Amino acid sequence: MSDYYKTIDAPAGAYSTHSEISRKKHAFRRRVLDQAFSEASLRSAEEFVIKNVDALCDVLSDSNPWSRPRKMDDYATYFAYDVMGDLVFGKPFDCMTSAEHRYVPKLITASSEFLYIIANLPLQFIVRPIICCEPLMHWLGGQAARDEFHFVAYAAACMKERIAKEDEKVVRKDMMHYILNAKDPVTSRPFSQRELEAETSLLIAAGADTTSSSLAAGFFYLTLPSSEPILQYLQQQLRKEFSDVASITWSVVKSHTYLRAVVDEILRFSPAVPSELPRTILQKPGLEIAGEFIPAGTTVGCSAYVLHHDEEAYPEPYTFRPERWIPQDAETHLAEPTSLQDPGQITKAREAFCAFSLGSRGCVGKQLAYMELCLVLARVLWTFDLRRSAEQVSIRTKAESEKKGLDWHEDEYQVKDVFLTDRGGPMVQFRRHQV
Ligand code: HEM
Repeated sequence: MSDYYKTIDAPAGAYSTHSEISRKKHAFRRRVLDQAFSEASLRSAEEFVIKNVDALCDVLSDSNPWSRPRKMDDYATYFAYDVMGDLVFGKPFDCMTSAEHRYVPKLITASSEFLYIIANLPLQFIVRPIICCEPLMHWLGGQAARDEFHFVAYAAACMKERIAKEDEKVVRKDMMHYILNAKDPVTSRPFSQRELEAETSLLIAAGADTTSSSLAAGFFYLTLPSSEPILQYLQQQLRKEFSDVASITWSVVKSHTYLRAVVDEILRFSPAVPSELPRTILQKPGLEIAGEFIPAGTTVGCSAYVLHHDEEAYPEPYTFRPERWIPQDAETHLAEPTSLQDPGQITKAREAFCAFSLGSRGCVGKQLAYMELCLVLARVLWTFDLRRSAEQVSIRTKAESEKKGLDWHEDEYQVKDVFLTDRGGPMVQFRRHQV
């Protein structure tokens, strides 16, 4: 882990699992989170994910046959944020139906952008003490710094409220239950107040922003004109396999070959954490990477976005093609089975896939993310017909991209890399499917 991580939680005043650089301390934190994301916890999380998917379906529909255009980056954000409220704090945020907490996801994006820039500045040891100083940063850092401190304060308030509930002996073991009851194996002390706050900020941001970015990208790719056969095929399969929406559960959809291929293709094309994850080489005198000797002390990293668009692993990388994840011998009933992959190509694709990163620092919420994405897509696509609205919004236009010298791919969901992503749209209309 590079010193970059020391900076990203500096305003919270303590490291979280994500920013803890010490291997030993991270291993302890990670064991605590692993409990919160165990198979049993995931099973009990499903009812809350489904409750929120149902709420999403309710807000997407309209009295008219076709709904008003829905701005899907917003709805995806409300959904993912509400799930995190239920799972982390045992408290519904109700963003889908009420505006009260809707400002918070915006603070997360602003804070992420602010810290992404700050943490990449040289002379971090000078920068870090400055960004911890709230009054100074209010004046020096402008709105972005104020948003960061606002978010830290919000997370602290959620945590305070949750601690009070722990005293009331709540029955359900939400994620905070494991964190509040953990004790450091060396010092036997529980998490400090600051550590609890840093962990809270992490869980809200890491859990909500990533899933919602992937979901919004999913609605973009599935409503591309060129994706019509993909959408049709997936909807036909889902409607054939499930006689009602209630029977669409995680235990069934988790092994749905085509749905999983669609989700993996969304995560490949538009990874929710697109940037390089900086790592400092500790091994002395250094390491050979891709045939080049890199000395110890150097910070290296490779962006998931770049790997996911490597033509060798993913031919035609700017084409949305779920079939690239399905082996030729799979039992699917695709119209064009020839577009399925040979096993060698699939191995290459899987090896290069790193949307959740890899190893001991890889995403602890990966299974939860797959559960959320599969259940939302399956239930929404089963319930509704959908189409792109004529009017679209996006974070940037073709002209703006060209002006900045950025590559432009017509069928790509536009995001801005802020370590997480900033994004806009797509605008989609929904109509309840009539049997
Ligand atoms: C599509 C959804 C998701 C994607 C693409 C994703 C991606 C990632 C990536 C790339 C990392 C490594 C970051 C780094 O090394 O700097 C990470 C870490 C992490 N993610 Fe996720 N994530 C997703 C969903 C979730 C969810 C739903 C949660 C639940 C709260 C979550 C919690 C975490 C945590 C706590 C870490 C830090 C783990 C550690 O350092 O040990 N993520 N995620």
